[in-house]
Parts: sequence; structure tokens; C-alpha cells
Amino acid sequence: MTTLRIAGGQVLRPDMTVERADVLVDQDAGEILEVGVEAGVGDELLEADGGLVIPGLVNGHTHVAMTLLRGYADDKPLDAWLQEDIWPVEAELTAEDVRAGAELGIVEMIKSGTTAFSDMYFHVSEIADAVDEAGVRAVLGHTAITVGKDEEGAEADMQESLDVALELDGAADGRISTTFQPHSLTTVGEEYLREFVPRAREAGLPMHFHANETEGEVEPIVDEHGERPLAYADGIGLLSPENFLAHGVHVDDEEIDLLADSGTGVIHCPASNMKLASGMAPVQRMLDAGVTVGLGTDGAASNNDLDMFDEIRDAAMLGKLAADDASAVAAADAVGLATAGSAQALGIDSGRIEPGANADLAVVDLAAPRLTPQHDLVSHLAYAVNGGDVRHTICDGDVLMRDREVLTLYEPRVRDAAAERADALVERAGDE
Ligand SMILES: CSC[C@H]1O[C@@H](n2cnc3c(O)ncnc32)[C@H](O)[C@@H]1O
Ligand SMILES: [Zn+2]
Repeated sequence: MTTLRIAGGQVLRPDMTVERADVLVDQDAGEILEVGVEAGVGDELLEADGGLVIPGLVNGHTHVAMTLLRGYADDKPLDAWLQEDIWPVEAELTAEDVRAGAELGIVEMIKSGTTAFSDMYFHVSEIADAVDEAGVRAVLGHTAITVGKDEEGAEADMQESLDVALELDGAADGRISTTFQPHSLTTVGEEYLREFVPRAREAGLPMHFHANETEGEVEPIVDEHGERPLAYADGIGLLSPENFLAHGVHVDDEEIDLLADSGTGVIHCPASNMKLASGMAPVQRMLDAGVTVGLGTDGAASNNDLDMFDEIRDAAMLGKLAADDASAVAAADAVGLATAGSAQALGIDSGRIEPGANADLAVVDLAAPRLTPQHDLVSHLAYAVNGGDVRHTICDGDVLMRDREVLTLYEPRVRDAAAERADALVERAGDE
């Protein structure tokens, strides 16, 4: 057994207390072995003096390759943004573009302490290769959209979502798991959901979809099906403990109960919801009802970064505004969304520093003037830390970033390649 000792720091425990401890990791198994001042010596040492060891953050919903479209189209609501700007340029994306965008997004996440992400996109084998090389953990899938397609095209897209999920599950030495992905309840026709959701369930595939993101998405479902979106989703078999939806902004009390009773996870994306003016998710009400709530950035084109510390702060701030209550979505709750909450929704054993859990960790350097004094480190994680404070990132027992240097991907090459591909992509789209 090869071991890594993360030594000299303070550690965030699952109950949100902080204690002085070392963390000993079994690098072969990729698991945490021991947490404590007496933790064994370790074959390799990672200095965490003056730092706080936290679970690697889990970005529960993103479109990682959309880093190429960061800053390409801003200041519009969801529908106009997708239809006028994003979908036309995405139609020009090549597999090589997706690879370059995914690598850029993964570097950004490693640098800001995120060790796992759940993604919805296409050219998924490119994203899987980037994940494999970078050493992070990911829940991947091909997203199917049937609106605007003939029957053959729609069936093929749904089938591809099933096939990709079955093919890539367990890739990258088990760091990749997969989901079946109908894009949303309005962009996939009912007949396709009714055909493919039972097939995905029979194949044992978890499902990931967008739902209840905007008010404008709720109305057509009520008009067409005579019920709210999540009652409709339940009737189709989309609600279950293995499945999770992104957004859940416009959910009423009955839908919150459906989510809690079915065990379906919700990935809250506060920055995207604010930027697209989609609305304010009732996060505190969902937590009070027992819904599993995680946190995600959504794509970099609607955020516009992949820093989960920003997302934690946004979740705490927006949660208070939504509840009209300054005690809502308290610091520890917001940190919990980005760690245990997302991990539970995604079905991965990360997001907690305990023996037996995945050795997915980040070390936050507490030296910045911004982090002084240190009355309450959980408060700092929620309200004052940013991604630039992360010193080391570890996933599956391997050190991916040491002293702010990413070891698995060469950052300057990744940056240059992505910038070049983004420019060429936008030029191609402009020529259409
Ligand atoms: C076909 S891959 C996924 C698809 O989703 C688009 N997308 C990005 N952000 C959002 C969002 O907030 N709601 C719905 N769809 C979104 C992305 O551009 C891809 O086309
Ligand atoms: Zn999304």
C-alpha cells in the first residue's frame, strides 16, 4: 500500500466542526485511511501548515466545454440566450473543440478545489479522455434533445444518450460514472421520454435533466399535460433516489414533497439563475422538507466561471433573499450543498473527510489578509474564501495540484489551445 499524509493543517469534519488533524490516504485504494493527530507517517507528504483540509468540492451540474463560450453572449434570459446565441454556435463545435473546452474547465476546477463534476454535453468521449488525463472524478453523459428533429433523429439522439452512458460507465479507473440525459421536460417530447426512461431504468442508469428552471418552462407543461412539471416527470418515472435534476427554481410545495418523497436530488445553480434572471430557488424550503440539494455552476457561459466557492457564497446570499430570512441557508448549509449534498445527489462517496470515503480533498491556504482573523472557518469557506486560495487538490488519492501548480495537465498549453479554438469557433459561427 502506498500512502499520502496531508500534514499540519486543520480539517473540516462532516459535522462542520474544524479540528487540528492530519489526513492519511491509501493511494492504491483512493480512500481516506485515517484522520487524526496520530495518523500514520505516510510514504508521501503534503504540507498543509496554515491551511484547512476540506472535502474536494463537487460541481453537481455543468457543461464543462462551454468554457469556450465564456463571455460570448451575456445579459439575456435563458430562451433568447440559447436560441439566438448559444445553440447556433454549438452547432459548429467539433470534437477537438469540446476536448479543449473540457480541459480548460477541468484546469479551472482543479485550481479552485473542485475534484468531481457532473456534466451534460455531447462529444462525451472527448470529455471522458480529458477527465482520465486530468485525474478528476466525473459523472458524464450525452444530452438528448428531440424538439426540432424528425423521428429518426430524435430516436437516434435518445439512443445515443443510453449507449454513451452504458459505454463510459466505470472509465478512467472507475472515476467516471454516467447518467442518461434527457435535456429537459420541454425539449424532449413525451413519446420519447415514455419510451426511453423505462429503458434507462432497466439498464440501471441514473438520470440527469434540467427542470423547473424558468417560469416560461412551467406553463407549457401545465397547458399540455394538465399538471405541474414534476408531477409530469413523476408519471414518466423520472423521479427516484438515483436521479437528479438541475435548477428546481419554480417548484411549488407539492413538487417539493414529490422531490423529498422520491429522493430525487436537486442541483441548485444560483449564479446561472441570477444571471439569466430565471428566479430564486426555494433552497431552505427544500432542505427543510428533506430534499437532497447539491450545488453546481452550470456552464461557464451563464456564470461566468467554475469556481464553486463563488457558488457557495451565492447560494447562501440568494437563499436568504428567497426566504426573506437572514438565517436561511446558513454558512454550514451552503458548504454542505457543495460537498455532501452534491456527492449524495450524484451517487459518489466523496464530500466527507472520514475513513473509507474517496480521498478527494482540497487544502485551502488561510494566509490571505481577506481570511484574517479566523473566528469561524466555516464562515470563511462560505463568505470569504475564493478559488485562488486553494493550495493543493487531491483526487482518488492522487495529488492533482501541489502548491498551486496543476500536475496532470500543462496549464499554459490548455489555456492557449482553448483560446485559439474559441476564436476559430466564433469566427466559423459568424460566417454561417
Ligand atoms: C445538448 S448538451 C446540453 C445543452 O444544454 C444547454 N444549456 C446550457 N445551460 C443551460 C441551462 O441553464 N438550461 C438549459 N440548457 C442549458 C447547453 O448550451 C447545451 O446545448
Ligand atoms: Zn445546465
